[in-house]
Amino acid sequence: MPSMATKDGTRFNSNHPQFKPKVINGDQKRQKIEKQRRSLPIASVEKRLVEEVRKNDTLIIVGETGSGKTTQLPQYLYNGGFCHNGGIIGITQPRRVAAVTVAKRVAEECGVELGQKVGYSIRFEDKTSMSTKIKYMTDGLLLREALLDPCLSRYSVIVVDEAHERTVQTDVLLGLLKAVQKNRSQISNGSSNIHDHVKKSNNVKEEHNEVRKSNPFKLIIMSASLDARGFSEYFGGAKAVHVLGRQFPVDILYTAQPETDCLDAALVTIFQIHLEEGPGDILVFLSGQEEIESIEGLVRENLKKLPETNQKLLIFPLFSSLPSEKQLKVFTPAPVGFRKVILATNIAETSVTIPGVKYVIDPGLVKVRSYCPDTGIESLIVVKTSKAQALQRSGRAGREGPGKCYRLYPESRFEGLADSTVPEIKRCNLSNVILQLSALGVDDIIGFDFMEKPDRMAVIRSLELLYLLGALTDEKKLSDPIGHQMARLPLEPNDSKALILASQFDCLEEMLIVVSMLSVESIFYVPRDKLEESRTVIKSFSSPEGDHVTLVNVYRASIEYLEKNRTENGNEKAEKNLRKWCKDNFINSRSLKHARDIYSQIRENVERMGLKISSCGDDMLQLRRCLAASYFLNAALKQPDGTYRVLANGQIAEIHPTSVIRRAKPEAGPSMLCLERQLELIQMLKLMTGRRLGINNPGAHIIGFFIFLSKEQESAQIGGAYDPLKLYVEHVIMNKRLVFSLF
Ligand SMILES: Nc1ncnc2c1ncn2[C@@H]1O[C@H](COP(=O)(O)OP(=O)(O)OP(=O)(O)O)[C@@H](O)[C@H]1O
Repeated sequence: MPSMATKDGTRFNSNHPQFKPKVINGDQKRQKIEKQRRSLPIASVEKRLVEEVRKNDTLIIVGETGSGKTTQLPQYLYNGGFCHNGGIIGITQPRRVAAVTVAKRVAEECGVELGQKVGYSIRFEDKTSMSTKIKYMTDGLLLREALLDPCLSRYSVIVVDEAHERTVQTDVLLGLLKAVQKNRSQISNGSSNIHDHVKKSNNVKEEHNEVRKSNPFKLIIMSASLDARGFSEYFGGAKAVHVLGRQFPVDILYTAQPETDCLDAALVTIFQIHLEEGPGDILVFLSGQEEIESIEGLVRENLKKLPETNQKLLIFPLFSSLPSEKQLKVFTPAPVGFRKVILATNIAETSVTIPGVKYVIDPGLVKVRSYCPDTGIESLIVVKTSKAQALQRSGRAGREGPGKCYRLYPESRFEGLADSTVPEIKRCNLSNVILQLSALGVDDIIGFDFMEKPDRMAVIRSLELLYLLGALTDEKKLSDPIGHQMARLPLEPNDSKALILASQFDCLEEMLIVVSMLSVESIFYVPRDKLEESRTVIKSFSSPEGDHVTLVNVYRASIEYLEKNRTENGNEKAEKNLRKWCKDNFINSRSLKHARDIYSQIRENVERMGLKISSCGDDMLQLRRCLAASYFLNAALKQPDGTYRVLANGQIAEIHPTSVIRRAKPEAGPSMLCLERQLELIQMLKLMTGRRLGINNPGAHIIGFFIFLSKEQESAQIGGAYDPLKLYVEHVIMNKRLVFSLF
């Protein structure tokens, strides 16, 4: 908890008696929860809903935000006997934070320990046990489970919650669930042969098969803002039911005129609410970490200017790369007399209830993935939200009492918004999806029963990448072992390939570091007022071998520091000292901590797969070669005018200004043909470029990877008011395009 300063300057924290939250005993709490449950709109239709699920194998449920769908329906089904044969009720969420917090709430409502009857499972974190009957999970997690058990035989019911979000995982899952349902009903009728096949290939426990035989598979699609007709058509005319009514009203307020500066408008609104409105926490939707951190700073600055009595505002950031324990802090109530302001990305948009939130500020923007099949570049762009998203956001207020939502745009703009968001499958790189579907035995991706077909060119490009990475055979089947191994790793295909290669070339230890460091937002933190100083310090980690090796240096230095400190001072103090060390070295400690967590998680994965983990010490040649062999599509050729041309697509590229290679200004080195792996690389490039661009120069000097600068980024850079590496990460999702030298 942050500490607060009193007028006389004494510092005390929230443990001070004055700031203790009101304590209520267990019985009171249970009674309060029971009363609250009974008052939810969904409670009045409990019996009817259970009946509808009994009668229909697929059911679509649409109900207002906060009506009780996510927390109550699974409990109704449990009480209605849907787990009697040992089956589990699985509920998928598009986001981790929702899966975790809703599971906690439902465990509390059921009066059980989390992980027993009610649990959750998200990537790298499983809080379930043999006795779990109600299981919340991310949609991606259920997809992974389907790899091991294609009939999802443990489940008697699957609820796909927040289906309106149409994440790529949701769409794949919908297609898969449709097939699972068909197979399971054939099994119950004794007319499918998938049962034996699954049993043989996946060692599915006999008891699960029993469950599958005796339990029909129920599928429920749920949301507050669903195009029920579209879903019903996709599921062969499935029945849709509407749960009417909401618990508390939410007042929607619009601005009179469009806002030119949304950040400023959000800031003004935060203070307007804080100073003029009654008690209640504020939830602000922002587009990303950078925006959140910048507004966090501005709120702090402005708060200091207020009289002491008005300074009781606690700020909580909430974005996906924040460590889980920090994310969950948002859900603890503010001490009495204080107001919380939560600065969140759209991870707080659906399913979550943040206790205390009464006011929502919605600038109406969201950052989404966008993919260009021609260049193969996937980027993050900021776009207007859809009506469905605006509805979800306002739904975060009014969960414990009446609320208010401040939309920072005029009502006329709301009317013009698209009803729903373009499905992610239409605007993302599909390699991972294809890999997962191939692992499930779906070879004909174009013919797969998607609710909406992805762009044909995007499918072809992704197939091409997987083929070139050696994950697919000529018959478009997963290759053995590479393709199967890649499908088991919860990473982008290039990263998975880099790890697999690194295990063969004795540098997996370092590749684990590279992949983890690339998975987080900018590692370096360059304050505007300390530009020169930070550059000098950061330079001490730089390697002429490139940015990837530089990241290895940072990671190794931090671990060395931490371990030395741990021996001397114990774990807690060592972690604290490490944060100071990060600050002194202009390293973003949040990002580094996140990278360490990812490192441990991926390490566990590769260990389980039996990959050999060894270190190459200080000789990074093999590491660079393995990177080249996995990222060869990013290879570019230096042009006589000094620019670079990406061989795979002819795009003109530039080395990012923060790259160590840019500073080292490498010249083209000797031919690479003498090296075995690099010969392979040249062959691959020839295959690509010879075909597409007519380049066929065996003596080509190839420099590793490039960070692409778009025109806007270049001009922003001339303005000089940003950390280019950060900007790059924000704008180009493929944060793998750091540069390394092959020479
Ligand atoms: N963690 C929590 N703490 C306090 N109250 C909660 C919590 N989670 C849920 N609730 C209460 O239960 C109500 C129903 O929540 P639930 O998530 O089931 O609604 P929903 O219909 O699924 O909404 P949405 O469509 O927004 O996800 C909330 O409005 C809130 O009053």
